[in-house]
Amino acid sequence: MRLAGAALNQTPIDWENNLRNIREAIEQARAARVELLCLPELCLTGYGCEDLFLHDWLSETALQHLQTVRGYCTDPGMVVCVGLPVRLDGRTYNTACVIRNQQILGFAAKQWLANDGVHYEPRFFTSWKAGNIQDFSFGGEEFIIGDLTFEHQGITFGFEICEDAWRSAQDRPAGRLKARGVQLIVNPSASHFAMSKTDVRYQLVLKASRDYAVTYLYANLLGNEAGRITYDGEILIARNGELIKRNQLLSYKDVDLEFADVDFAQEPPVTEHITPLPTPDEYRELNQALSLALFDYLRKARSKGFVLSLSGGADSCMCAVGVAELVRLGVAELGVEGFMRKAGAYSEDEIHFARDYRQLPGGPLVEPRKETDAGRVQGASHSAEQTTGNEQLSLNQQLTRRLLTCAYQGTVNSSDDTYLSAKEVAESIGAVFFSWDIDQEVQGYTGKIEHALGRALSWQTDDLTLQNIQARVRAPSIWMLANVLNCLLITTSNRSEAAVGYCTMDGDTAGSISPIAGVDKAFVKQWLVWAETELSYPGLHRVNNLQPTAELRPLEDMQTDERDLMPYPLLNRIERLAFYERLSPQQVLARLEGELVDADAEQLKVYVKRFYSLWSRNQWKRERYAPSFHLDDYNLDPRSWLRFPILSGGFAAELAAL
Ligand SMILES: Nc1ncnc2c1ncn2[C@@H]1O[C@H](COP(=O)(O)OP(=O)(O)OC[C@H]2O[C@@H]([n+]3cccc(C(=O)O)c3)[C@H](O)[C@@H]2O)[C@@H](O)[C@H]1O
Ligand SMILES: Nc1ncnc2c1ncn2[C@@H]1O[C@H](COP(=O)(O)OP(=O)(O)OP(=O)(O)O)[C@@H](O)[C@H]1O
Ligand SMILES: NC(=O)CC[C@H](N)C(=O)O
Repeated sequence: MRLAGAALNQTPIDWENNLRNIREAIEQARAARVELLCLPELCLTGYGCEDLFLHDWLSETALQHLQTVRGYCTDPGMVVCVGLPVRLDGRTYNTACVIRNQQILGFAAKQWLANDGVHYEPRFFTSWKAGNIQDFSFGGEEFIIGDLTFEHQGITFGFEICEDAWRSAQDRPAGRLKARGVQLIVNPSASHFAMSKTDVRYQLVLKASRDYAVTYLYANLLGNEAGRITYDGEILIARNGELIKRNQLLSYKDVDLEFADVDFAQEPPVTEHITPLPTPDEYRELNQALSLALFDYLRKARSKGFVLSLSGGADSCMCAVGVAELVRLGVAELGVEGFMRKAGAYSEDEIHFARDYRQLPGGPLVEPRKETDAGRVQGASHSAEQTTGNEQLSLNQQLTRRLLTCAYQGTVNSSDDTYLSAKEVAESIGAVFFSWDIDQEVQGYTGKIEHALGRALSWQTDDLTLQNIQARVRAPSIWMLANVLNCLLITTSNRSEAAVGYCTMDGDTAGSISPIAGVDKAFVKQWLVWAETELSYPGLHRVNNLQPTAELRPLEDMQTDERDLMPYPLLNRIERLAFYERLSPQQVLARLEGELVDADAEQLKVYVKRFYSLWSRNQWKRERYAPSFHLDDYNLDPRSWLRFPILSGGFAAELAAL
């Protein structure tokens, strides 16, 4: 039997898009003579409809659209499994509908709901009780829903819907399905991307196929579906412990269909040893997920591009490279025209220029503006503009130039190093680069407050105030640029900063999308070193030799993040122990003492106390970050992975006891 899975890039309640992708997958499957096609979990509505799943009209509309999908399934030789919610008696069930030759054979319902990390399914859905089957009617027809098995061309199959497969052997449906004679388990999934997670999923599918001696067909959603979570579009087909098919992850396509043949007449031996996947390359995985997430966000928000306050430091440079990679990977997979059309951010004229460019290599897509200033003007009251001025921009650089506008916003505390780093990164990727200074605005606000208070502000008495005003003064102009260009403003916070609130609210946190807020600072720095050589961005050379610094205090103060806080690897370790492993402050300290035998015990205690008090004090800031992407196996976003009280005792007793 020819089995296929299709990863689909869906959007909540975008019926037109979702139906188009479902139809495309079915047509591709038909053309490939597929006999059983698995589409991802809840692909008809989108997985991320949130509380809409509690609305009667949503599942009614989904059932109406299912009639359209039924119309696509005209082939008696092909079964199609499509995911949608079904609401009965005020309860919503997460189902996979099985269709053959326009006939609905039944709705298999999910038995175990995902309720960890980024998943909150029990809020929306009711789990289906194993063994139960029920009738229901819709549109004058009778259907069956529940713990069903199906038969196609003599092969019996049943379902595990995503989380069903992540439960223990006693709980998950697989064992009961096997006892009912099932030869094939189909798993439609909405399994969020996290670095290295493919390995976990691979093991899960391969082991299930071995332990239950079945064929296992798995299909995941694809892309940044609803803003925060990205799906990698993984398709896996395995039999008796052997992998038959695995696809390239994180495609830019709307539909990624993979198929393979399984001869059910033969019964190959069950393989005890599961061949491991090569260790996933997390730098590359992150690159693909970040850039696809940005691409989908851009087009689904119907925006024209991104604006970025580019400091030349690690975080903002990583965000800039993320946009350049969005172009590089998108063009590589979709072709120039396909990429430009799908992005939705380019005009017809630009698409025409791009076509000509391919015939006339070296011709500029966008007329480069003249360079107006040879360098940054320290302390100058006027704004100075820098552009690349390079007429030999590659096509990808020119496409990036249309999507990304950056500005360096210097003060007297900024260094030439960061200015040059920002300029070199922007130029190397082709982004538009402006530079102006903000001292006048800083002085304007400071003067007003000094006048109102009747005293001068000084670094001795007003350190944080004088730091924060600089970060805040950068916000209005960069927002203005985002407004005028109809672009999304990227804010560059990383997870380590978010843990301790090392950011100025309404200053460097200003923005509408926060792509790297789920990634820790140590990883950001390592990733940039990798990207300089592996992705060939020589423009990153300077930033890779800089110490992370906010540059908010006078230069002679030699401010660095790690002097203000603590070494980043230690900060990340404390954060992970405290909020991933969920240890108490006492346990965290004990673990650190065990791991870092040469460290000064008193200093470790100071760092642990600092971490917890900054953590507690700054929950309100984490509540206010712009929407961020989930990329690592956990994040600190209170709207996705981690909830914590805004006001709390701040671990006072626990820290005092250390
Ligand atoms: N529980 C609570 N709920 C609501 N609001 C609360 C609050 N606790 C304090 N606040 C408010 O928070 C205000 C303080 O917050 P905020 O003004 O943001 O600033 P704050 O946290 O005092 O200081 C910002 C820190 O971030 C660092 N920083 C800033 C900018 C960039 C970078 C960089 O790495 O580039 C680093 C800077 O060095 C400093 O250590 C207080 O004035 C108070 O109004
Ligand atoms: N001189 C500057 N010009 C433009 N934007 C700036 C400047 N200084 C800070 N910013 C903005 O504030 C953000 C926060 O600064 P932060 O120091 O945390 O990050 P970074 O400078 O990118 O990296 P690093 O911490 O490694 O120096 C920057 O990413 C940038 O968006
Ligand atoms: N949609 C789901 O049921 C997802 C749950 C599963 N634990 C995963 O992360 O892949």
